[in-house]
Amino acid sequence: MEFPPASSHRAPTTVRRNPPRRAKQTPLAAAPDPSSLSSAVDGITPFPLDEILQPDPPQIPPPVPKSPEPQSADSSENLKVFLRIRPLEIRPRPSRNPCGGKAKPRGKCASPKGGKNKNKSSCLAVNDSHSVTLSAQPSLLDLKRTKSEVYDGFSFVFPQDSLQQEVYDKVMNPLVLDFMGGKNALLVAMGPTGSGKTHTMFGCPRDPGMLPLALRQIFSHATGSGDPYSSSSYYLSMFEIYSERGKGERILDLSPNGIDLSLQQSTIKGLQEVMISNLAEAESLVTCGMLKRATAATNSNYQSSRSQCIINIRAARKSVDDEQHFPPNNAVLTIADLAGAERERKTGNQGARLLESNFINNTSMVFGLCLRSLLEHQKNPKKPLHKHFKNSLLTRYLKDYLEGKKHMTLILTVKPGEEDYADTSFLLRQASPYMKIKFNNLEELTNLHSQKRTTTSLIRMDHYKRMKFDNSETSLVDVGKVDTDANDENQMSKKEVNSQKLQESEIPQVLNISPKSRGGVHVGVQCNEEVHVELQKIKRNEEVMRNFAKALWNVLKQYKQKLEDSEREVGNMKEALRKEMAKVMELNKELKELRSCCSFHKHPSPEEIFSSEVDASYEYCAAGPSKSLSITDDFTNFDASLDDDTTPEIGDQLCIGMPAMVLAHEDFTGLPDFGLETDSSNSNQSETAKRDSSSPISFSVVDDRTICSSPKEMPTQQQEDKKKDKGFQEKDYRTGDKEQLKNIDVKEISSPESSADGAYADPLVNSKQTYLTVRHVKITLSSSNVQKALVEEKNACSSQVKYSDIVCSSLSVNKDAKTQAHQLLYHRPENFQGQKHDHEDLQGKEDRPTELSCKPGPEEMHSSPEIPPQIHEPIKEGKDILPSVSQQLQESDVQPVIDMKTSSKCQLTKNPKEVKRDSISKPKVAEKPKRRLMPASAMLLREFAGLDMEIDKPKESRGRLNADEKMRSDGSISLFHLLQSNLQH
Ligand SMILES: Nc1ncnc2c1ncn2[C@@H]1O[C@H](COP(=O)(O)OP(=O)(O)OP(=O)(O)O)[C@@H](O)[C@H]1O
Repeated sequence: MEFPPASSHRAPTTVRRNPPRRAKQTPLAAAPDPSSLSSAVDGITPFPLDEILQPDPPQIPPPVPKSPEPQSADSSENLKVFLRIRPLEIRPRPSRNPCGGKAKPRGKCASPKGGKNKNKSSCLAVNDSHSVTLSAQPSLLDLKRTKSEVYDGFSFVFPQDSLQQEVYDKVMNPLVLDFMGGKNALLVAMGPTGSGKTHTMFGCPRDPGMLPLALRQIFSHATGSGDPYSSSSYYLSMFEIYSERGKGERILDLSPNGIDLSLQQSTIKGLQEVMISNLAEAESLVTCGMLKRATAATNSNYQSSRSQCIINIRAARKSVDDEQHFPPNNAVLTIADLAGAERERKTGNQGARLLESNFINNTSMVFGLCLRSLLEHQKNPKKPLHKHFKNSLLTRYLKDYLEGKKHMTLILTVKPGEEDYADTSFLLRQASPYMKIKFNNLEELTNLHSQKRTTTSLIRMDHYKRMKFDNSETSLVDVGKVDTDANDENQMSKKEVNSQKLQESEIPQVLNISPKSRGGVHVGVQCNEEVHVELQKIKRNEEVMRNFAKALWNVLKQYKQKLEDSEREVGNMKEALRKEMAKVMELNKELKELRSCCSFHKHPSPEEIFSSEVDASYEYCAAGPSKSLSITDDFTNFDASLDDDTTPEIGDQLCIGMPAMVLAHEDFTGLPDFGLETDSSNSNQSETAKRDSSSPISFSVVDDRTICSSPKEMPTQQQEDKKKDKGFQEKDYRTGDKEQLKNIDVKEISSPESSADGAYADPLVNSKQTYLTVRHVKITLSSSNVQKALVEEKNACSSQVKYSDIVCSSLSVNKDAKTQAHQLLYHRPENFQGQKHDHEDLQGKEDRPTELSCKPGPEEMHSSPEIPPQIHEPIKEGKDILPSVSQQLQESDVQPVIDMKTSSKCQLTKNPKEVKRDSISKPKVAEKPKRRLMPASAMLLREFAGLDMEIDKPKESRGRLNADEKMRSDGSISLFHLLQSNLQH
């Protein structure tokens, strides 16, 4: 049977399963028409009953249209799958023992059943050289449908009468040529038991198979001389993988004196390689190996192989000269004769045979799974390439082939008998998709790359040697050339020389040659252009990856450095934080102590007041009918101020509530002279108001919130130094009237930290000095002229003294504003006496003992419709507000209460422009004054001087002292004097 030459195979076609049956032939139709067949395929025709009842003999389906010739260019990339159909009838022929033993029948040809195959029909028809049609026996079907399967795309289909040589030419010859050209090759025979795998691979002496024919080809080339083939030696190794009674897989070396072996990775340790120098040696070796192979008789095969047999032929250069003259050839040609899958029902295996069948079928299944996984992985790279090869020794050994790294060729052997339909169908269904498997050219590239690298190394070594030789030679001959060569040599970096030396040392290992034979190496290998391009690409990619790795490494190093720096910073910050926390703890502790100290000053006992030389609460009660002047501290809640109910009025007693840290001192008796003026007409208060006017009042404003009061004399130099050590920065300001203020010494501590430094809180600095913290000052005045005077005086002193807050609670108009202001601000208590206040007419309250008036109160003022709106309007400058307000008041002849609560630096600062407009322009009259606690100092003074708080008294009786109170007050004052004298001493 002639087939067109299989120069290439066609693409695999879809296998159609259960195609519709053919239409009933018309009587006129002599032969089936393919077109009618196709139409029948597409149509649905009822199956004729008479045809079933009288079935025609099974007919081979008409040949399908020839598929286009397979591509020749890409065929090398695909897995080649050949199909060989065993003859349906095998004539019994004796098989001689290759080793010279007694002839032994082989296979079914020797079976007694062989004669029964005469009238058997085939289930497999060859359509063409690349496709077959498999048809089932109608009797085996369900009597309704004819089943035929077309398998297409084989590299070649060998019909039943194909000869071994034909098979060899198509299948094995290309592999042998590749092998002798330096490529690895693998031919695997697959098929059911008795299908002719062993016959195809090994054959018999009269009809040799692929291996003997390959050996013949190899050694036919090797007989020549001067060609690459004759310069190679070949080594043959055989082993089988078998399972003894199901106790796992074992490897047996089939070479003479072969033993059991083991598989490590993909290498069989201890496998003997027998060098074959001629064909006879090789055939003899193969025959002896075949005799050692495990075989057994089954119902399917008289001599069925019970193991997977693998034969390796490895090539190697005969000598070093051959290695130098020809490219290295370490290729291996592998032939694998797998044991055929068996069906228990057909083989009738039992016991050990059955266990062998399980092993054989399992190996076949694993082998198929590996190829299936490879195919699906190539179809969809997202699908992983399963490691099925691990499940058997055979697939582990053939791992590289089963992962597509090396080329492999399959030859399927089938039996065409009707009874073999199931086995054949199973095999074709399983193996036909393998035709789509593609092999990459990694193996070739790797081999060529290694060759190229070796060649490059040799070239470099040769170049280096030549340079050395040239240098030595020229050193003797031509001095000028020596310089040139020396320069050339110098141009070679030391590194390059070292690398060349290293390569030189590696060369013997790579080429397996002795160092002595390295001289005069000349390599004349011409690489394929495409391979060269591929190598360049790989080289470039390597370079890119190397640079990327270097850059990444540098970045990582930088990040590591930054991380270390950050960790160090974090450590430093933690240390600083610990220190700060310790400081905060100390400060908190100090604050706690200070608070406790303050609380001590809030509620001192009488003994503490008079026994302590540095600390006492101070309260000045202006003698005579006057309003209260309170200096309060916002952070002390004991300091009292006047609320709405106790809005000072004329005749009320002005009190200065000193918060904590006020040293009781006699000199503070003059402190109310800030803005107090008593009604001299009030004879009841004359005595109380009689204070020591000659006693100079000296006080210091430690900062804008602190007033420092000192006795007459200024601090000593030692005290000054001590204060400076404490952080004081004092500025002296002389404030006051020419006459009245000459004795007033105001000092300001410009540094706000001074107060935080405990300046005012440390009375031990100077026992004669008192530090007063002022947060809130309320000045209650009774006439607008006083207010005016206040403004004038404050403006005059604004560049010198800082006050925190000044609240003018009440104003009344006075004609002699300046005088009144001076008196109110700076007059001594005795000035209160006997002064006639002529604003009573304006007030219309003759019963008021003092001309200071605080009527109406803040709420009244706020709600009074008589208040000119200008009062509530914003005022640009603080120094303008009060005179204007005063003027307004004078014009409107009302007595407003202006509550000017400003921030510390808004009023009376060095620069009047700093006065904030809104702080003054928004009178606090809208705010309801809060009732505050009576100052502790007032309580104390009341306790010892018998002075009741004015706020607790009716307005009419305020400022008037009864005899007991006056006595107690005088007594307490004398006690203060006594204390002061003690302190001074
Ligand atoms: N193409 C063929 N031409 C002539 N005889 C053949 C052919 N193929 C197989 N035979 C014969 O068929 C018998 C069985 O063949 P073989 O032993 O090679 O089958 P097998 O596939 O190796 O079976 P197993 O897997 O059981 O080893 C042998 O006697 C062999 O001579």
